[in-house]
Amino acid sequence: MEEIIQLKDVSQHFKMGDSIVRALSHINLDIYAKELTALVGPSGSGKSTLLNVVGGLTKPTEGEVFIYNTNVTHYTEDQMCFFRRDHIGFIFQSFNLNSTLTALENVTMPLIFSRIPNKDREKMASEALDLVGLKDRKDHKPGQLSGGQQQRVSVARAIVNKPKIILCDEPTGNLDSKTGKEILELIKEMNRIHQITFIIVTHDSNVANQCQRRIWIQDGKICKDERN
Ligand SMILES: Nc1ncnc2c1ncn2[C@@H]1O[C@H](COP(=O)(O)OP(=O)(O)OP(=O)(O)O)[C@@H](O)[C@H]1O
Repeated sequence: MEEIIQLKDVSQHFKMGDSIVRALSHINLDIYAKELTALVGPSGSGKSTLLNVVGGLTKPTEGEVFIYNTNVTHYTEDQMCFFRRDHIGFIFQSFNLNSTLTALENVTMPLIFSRIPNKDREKMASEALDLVGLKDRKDHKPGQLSGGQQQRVSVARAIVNKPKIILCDEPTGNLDSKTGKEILELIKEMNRIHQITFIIVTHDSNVANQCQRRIWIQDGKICKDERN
């Protein structure tokens, strides 16, 4: 199995006034390409912090992060932005869509940042929306879509640049169980057909159990690592 992400002795501390919150402590972790990996654990255990460190949204206090064997730990913010743009997609619990833009325009946003020529953007965004089953909703704004449809738009936005890694923070957390299952099926399809590596932070044991690998975090440490 090919390691696509490696964390070497990663710790993350936050200073809060006079005290220090040790969100992650000495994490060593390899994430394998094309796998669905779930990060599970109690609230406050460090799951989102770990995801943010992998995505370069938070710089670790100690340790190193390798993605595609590239040490990205000391990348500047700009370098990390470009790296993320080309390699990493994100899906959030609260969708994080721009409410003033249509579904198509939301999905087009990463392509503008990637300097994809104007003439190609709409076609690519439109194809991504087709893939997530929103052929008929391209001109709708987020407020005119159901929660599940909004999350489909964020899946389309995450895949439109064809990244090989997608990081999901509670992707089904704001959805009822039926819609959550549909979004999970979509994620599994993207994993299977497009060979995308997913890391999914989840509280939902149904989501975790359908991932090939489950990593339990407690008090900022990995306490169990299990695969099917
Ligand atoms: N920016 C920050 N500043 C200070 N403390 C932080 C910051 N981000 C996270 N923490 C703290 O780090 C710890 C881990 O937080 P994190 O959000 O990673 O947990 P989590 O497992 O994702 O929790 P949840 O399941 O509730 O989302 C918590 O104690 C949290 O309060």
